[in-house]
Amino acid sequence: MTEPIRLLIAASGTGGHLFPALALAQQLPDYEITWLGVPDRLETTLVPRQYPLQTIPVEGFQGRPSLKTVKISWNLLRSVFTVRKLIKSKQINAVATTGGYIAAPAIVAAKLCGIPVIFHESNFIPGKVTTWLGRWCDKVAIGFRGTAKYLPNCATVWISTPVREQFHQPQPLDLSIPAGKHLIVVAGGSQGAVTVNQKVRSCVPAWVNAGAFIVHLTGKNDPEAATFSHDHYLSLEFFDNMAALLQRADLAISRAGAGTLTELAVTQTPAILIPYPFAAENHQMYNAQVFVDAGAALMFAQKSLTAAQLEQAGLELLQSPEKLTTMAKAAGTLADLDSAEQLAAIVRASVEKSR
Ligand SMILES: CC(=O)N[C@H]1[C@@H](OP(=O)(O)OP(=O)(O)OC[C@H]2O[C@@H](n3ccc(=O)[nH]c3=O)[C@H](O)[C@@H]2O)O[C@H](CO)[C@@H](O)[C@@H]1O
Repeated sequence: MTEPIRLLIAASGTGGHLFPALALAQQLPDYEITWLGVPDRLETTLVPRQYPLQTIPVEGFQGRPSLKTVKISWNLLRSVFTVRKLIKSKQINAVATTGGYIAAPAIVAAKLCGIPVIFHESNFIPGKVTTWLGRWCDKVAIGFRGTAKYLPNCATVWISTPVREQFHQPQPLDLSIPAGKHLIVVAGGSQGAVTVNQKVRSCVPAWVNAGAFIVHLTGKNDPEAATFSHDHYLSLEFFDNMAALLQRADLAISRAGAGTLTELAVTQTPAILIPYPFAAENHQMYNAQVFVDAGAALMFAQKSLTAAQLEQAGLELLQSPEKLTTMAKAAGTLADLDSAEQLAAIVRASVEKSR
């Protein structure tokens, strides 16, 4: 019997990092996958049981150098050796990562062990780890076509960003939204966006008066979410079947995380984007700009956006079906539905080459 190929997937923290990695894993059913994550992050609930989860205590550098920086550096260094031991003991053949700080020890350990590493960078402006360590990876697959110019020494290839399998088929939406009514979906990324939520709640009466239904994904950290209710308005902390929701939506009000943006492109959903202003290197603004340049979205900066402006922008779009159709078509040009298959093919090719 031939030995199975063993892949270590290093993906941690947010839906934006985990869902593309899960989509990759789904494309490799014949591989034996081990997941590398962090003890207290989303992977502990999102990564299904069939992938054993190994955790290491890494975290990112924040703010000015301090005593904490020393502790973080020490943990990172120790993690390299922990991951190296894991690779050896589990006889891992390759590492795939979707970036973030978990990627650093995974890449270094893989190089020390002489096995291939495949990186997927979903943001337009690559993260620090991609910029520093991408050149050590066998391939850096990118989510936005324009990202290659920021990674001149890396073997980049554009594949868009993998989305969950449900996005490949029309999905029934298990919420009572009447046919023929406009649906606005509000999404603040995998954690929700309290500031966006507050503005949206003030717009709800006007949008509902204009005939729309609203599904508002608030995240778990919004203390006011439970206190607001309105006809034709449904508020949920988190919704699993994002594919069904976005396939049905006529308009999204959203942060500009790479994961959600790709899903908006795949489902051809026009959007009003409000980038998270504190994202590293302001990367959500750059992600959003690609959608604005393509004519797929409007963008507003959170700092200057008033609830009245947001209300008006929503109303204008609801009342311009041709504009919504043009934006939807433009969104469709920005993603590739085969992204997960392409990433899996890259992993398979790198493993083959290394044997
Ligand atoms: C605050 C922050 O820095 N966020 C970053 C984080 O993404 P973050 O996870 O915040 O946001 P993304 O938009 O990338 O991904 C969110 C994911 O969660 C899913 N979802 C969300 C709500 C819900 O109710 N149900 C559900 O399934 C979405 O469908 C999507 O797949 O990593 C992304 C990829 O590196 C970056 O682009 C984002 O900037």
